[in-house]
Amino acid sequence: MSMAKTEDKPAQEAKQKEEIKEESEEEEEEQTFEQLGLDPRLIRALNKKEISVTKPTPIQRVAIPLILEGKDVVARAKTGSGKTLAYLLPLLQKLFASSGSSRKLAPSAFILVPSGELCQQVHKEVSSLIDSCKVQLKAVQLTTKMGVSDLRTALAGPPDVIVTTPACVAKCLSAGALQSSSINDSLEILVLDEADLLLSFGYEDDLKALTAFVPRRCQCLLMSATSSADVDKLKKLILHNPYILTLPEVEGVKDEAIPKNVQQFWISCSNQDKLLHILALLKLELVQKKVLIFTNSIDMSFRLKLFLEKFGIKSAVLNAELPQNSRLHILEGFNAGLFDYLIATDDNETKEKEQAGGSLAESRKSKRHAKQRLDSEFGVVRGIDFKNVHTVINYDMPLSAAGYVHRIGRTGRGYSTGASVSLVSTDEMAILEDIKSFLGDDESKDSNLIAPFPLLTKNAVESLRYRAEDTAKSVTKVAVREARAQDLRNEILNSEKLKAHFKANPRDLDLLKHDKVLSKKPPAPHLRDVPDYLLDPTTKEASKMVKLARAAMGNNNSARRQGSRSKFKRSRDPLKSFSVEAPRRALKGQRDSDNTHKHKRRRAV
Ligand SMILES: Nc1ncnc2c1ncn2[C@@H]1O[C@H](COP(=O)(O)OP(=O)(O)OP(=O)(O)O)[C@@H](O)[C@H]1O
Repeated sequence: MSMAKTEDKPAQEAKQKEEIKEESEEEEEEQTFEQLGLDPRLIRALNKKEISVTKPTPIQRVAIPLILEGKDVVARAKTGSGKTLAYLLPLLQKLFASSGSSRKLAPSAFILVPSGELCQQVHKEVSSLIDSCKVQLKAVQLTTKMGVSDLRTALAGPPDVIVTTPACVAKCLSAGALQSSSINDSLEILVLDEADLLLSFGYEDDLKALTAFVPRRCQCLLMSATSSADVDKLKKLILHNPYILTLPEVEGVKDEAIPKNVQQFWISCSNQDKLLHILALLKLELVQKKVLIFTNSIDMSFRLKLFLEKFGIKSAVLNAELPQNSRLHILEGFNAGLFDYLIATDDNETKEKEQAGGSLAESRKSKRHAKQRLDSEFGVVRGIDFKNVHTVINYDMPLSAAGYVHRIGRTGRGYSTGASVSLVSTDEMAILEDIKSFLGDDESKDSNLIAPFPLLTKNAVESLRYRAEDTAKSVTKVAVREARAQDLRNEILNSEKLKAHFKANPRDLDLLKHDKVLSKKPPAPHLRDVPDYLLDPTTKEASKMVKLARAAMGNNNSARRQGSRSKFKRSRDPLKSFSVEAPRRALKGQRDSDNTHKHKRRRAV
């Protein structure tokens, strides 16, 4: 008995420690925005958001007070953890205090992001906070696509905040739209968002040109999802205030690269069998919608789109080749729930492949083909706040662990849940191992972070093999090339019309479908509907489970989609009519369903 007691003592102490830790974690979790010292106007604005924000995330709990105190901050926190509000809220609060104090010749705050998409996303967020707070502040977004006279007009005043890319600041400086001396006099806060990408997107020279004019008193904030040599380089380049804090290392804040609310799976299959496996996942409904699928080449994305179409599965593609208006519009349509499957080609992955002397002839060819057209400021994945993506599928594995983290981070955003499924061929096993060790996955210690996908049986795969292989043969290289050219032509035409439309109706959120069928023939009925006799009982059960989980989450996309579509039908197509519709209506369906996503429960898949 006493033996047992002595043996129990360390265990009891450990338990007590664990309880104390849990209590203090709970207390931290209970912390409110008021306790962080946030202005009541901002708190009210957060409550009024489409998805009301009531409780700070861990990164916000630590970053907001530090930024309010005027410290330089380097914040590294996982994707989807709320880094944008972590810097925007205190930044605005500081501008509330200083606005109107003296006549400025340049903006007080610069927010630098790596891509046009992010520029729009952050600008939307900051403008909506300013509107809700009813304060006399102005934020503008500047992109390199704007002409010099438009840049001058946007900078007249000057606005209090600019959201832009480093290349655009350089353009403004060289065109005289911004004066270096004015920046030196006026700049109070400089934010480098997605700092880990700014250098890899080739902005080093532009940043160096700007840093020469950043005054020493300026508060600098670096936000990033992954740590890298580039972030260290930027730290040295920009931060001059000695208070530099890397948040995960202070106050015991735990941080993993991938949020806990995302379940990660993988499936081993040969390259030839990837089409078959993705068909099984989608057609047998073994993953929850909405689904974001990643490929490493644009040709592959079209091959996949055409292949899925033959089975009656419609999807949209998103890549750097498309005009910016179309890309923004595709993102809006997907976020609003107008289609369930988006196939994205992450340009950074193809860039990395090229640098690494990638062996795939296909990639080299498509790269040569697209070289002049790819938009250098495009970031399809990194930092973009995709809404309600429940599943991310890596059709092709990313080429680096950081790429994996950014891709998977498009699901499980904020407090919502998500899952990822990676299709891994033998050639890609090494990268899977790299990713696992980067994430600290250790099967021997039972920390199986990326687990084998449990719901897809061999029988289910084999039942579709004949159809899939036969259909895959019909998606020829010529068909892929034609579909890609046709899509690009359509989108260029759309883009011009959309540009005119949105210029006339900047708040009009009327949406288009981007999941148009590209193949000329409709899907054959025997491919569109999976006959019941092909399905084994395990697969039927799995599919039922996924549907139940979706229903429990209130994520009934078809209902939501129908809502959006019927509204869409009623409102006129901006490509045809350019009418102004009530701006918020199209998004109501999404808002309702977004509200159902604010729970933390983990799901089966
Ligand atoms: N305190 C909060 N409570 C609930 N949702 C939040 C909160 N803060 C932010 N969000 C939501 O979480 C989502 C992700 O936030 P955000 O885009 O800032 O993530 P991030 O950390 O910048 O991710 P990434 O590194 O991928 O860019 C957004 O939709 C945002 O509105």
